[in-house]
Parts: sequence; structure tokens; C-alpha cells
Amino acid sequence: MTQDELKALVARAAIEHLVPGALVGVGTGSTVNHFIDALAAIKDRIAGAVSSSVQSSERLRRHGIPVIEAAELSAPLPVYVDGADEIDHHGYMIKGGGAALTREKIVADLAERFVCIADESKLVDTLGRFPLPVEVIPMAAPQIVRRFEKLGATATLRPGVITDNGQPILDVRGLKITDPLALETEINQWPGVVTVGIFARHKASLCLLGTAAGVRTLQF
Ligand SMILES: O=C[C@H](O)[C@H](O)[C@H](O)COP(=O)(O)O
Repeated sequence: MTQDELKALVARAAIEHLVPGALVGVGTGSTVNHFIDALAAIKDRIAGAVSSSVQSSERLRRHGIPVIEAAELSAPLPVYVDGADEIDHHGYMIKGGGAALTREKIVADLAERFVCIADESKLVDTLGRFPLPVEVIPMAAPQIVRRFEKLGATATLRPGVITDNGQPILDVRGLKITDPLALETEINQWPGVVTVGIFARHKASLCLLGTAAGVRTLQF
């Protein structure tokens, strides 16, 4: 199976984890695009979607799936479904390869369960091979770059990319992520950081991993 077929496989499998009649939180990316397409087939069985990006909202609406603003929610979402750039054996993730990390973390924070859908190439022993995305306030970018240098890493602005929130993204290479929770907490405290793409406080509850042998379910 191709990587894209594995993504489609886990996207379809995620439908089984939704709560009938409820809203569903929807992430962003190529794997989630397959999930949105699968959602279209059962749209009468959900109340609608809370989206994490302009891109996902547009795709949801094209399928006739109602999109509800996160700010309008008065109760938690039972489930949030999203992809990842990397996921480890604890359910900790790196996200933001598609620059949607801030809204993804906001919607994930509204949900009781995070169902990660990914092909098997995303499973790693230690996070950090994928460059860590960090959304930043532009005037703070140089000092944030220097802070990463002190940690032995290199941070560069992602060329030509501005997020849905109007901010740039730094991609950080060479970072040792031995303790994702501690590193997420530390980077969150740096002035000018909007969102760091470590999802440790908002880790996956479950991962549906696409493998050549079928869907492998990891519980965390
Ligand atoms: O900003 C983008 C998101 O964090 C995506 O969920 C992540 O990049 C994975 O995307 P894909 O499913 O395209 O590999």
C-alpha cells in the first residue's frame, strides 16, 4: 500500500471512534483530508465539526458538513481527530508541519479524547527528527532563535509561510527532545512564543497507525 492509501485506511477507521450525534473536532493535513472525506459519508450521524484551520473548514463545507466555531462551544468535544508529524510510544507528538499547530492545540484542548491518525512512518522512539514547528510573534523571532541556539539547535523561519493567525513559523532542527513535557513547558514560557509544536500536554489518547498489515491501534 502507498503512504496515501495507509492515510486513507486510518482515516476511515477513525469514523468508528466518533460519538453518534455529537460534534467532532477536526485537525488539519493530508491524513485529515481523508478523514473529512470519510466523514462526508456519515455526516447525518454527527452534529457538525469544529475545525482547526481555514483549509479544513473549506473542505468540510464543500462536503456540506456544518462547521461550528470553537468559541461557540459550551461543552467539551468528545473526540478530536488529527494527524501528526511524529508520534512516540507515549502518545507525545510533534505537529505543525502544515502550520496549523496553534488552532490544532486550541481545538485539542476542548476535547476529551485525541485520536491520532497516521501512517506507520510517523511512529518514532524519540521525537525530534522532524523539525519542530514553533509559531512566533515576529518581533521576538531573533531572541527565540538565540534561545534555541543555547539548546544546541538551529531555528529558521519557514519561507513564505504565514499561519491562519497571521504569524510566522520557526522550524527547529537538532533539538534533543528527551523530555517532551518539560521542553513544551519551557518553550511555552519564552516571550513571543505563540505555540510550540510539541503536543505532550495534549497528547494522543489513541493512535490508529496505518501499516502494511492493516490498522494498528496504540492506546496511551
Ligand atoms: O500543521 C499541520 C498538522 O499538525 C498536521 O496534522 C501534521 O503536519 C500531519 O500532517 P499530514 O497528515 O499531512 O502528514
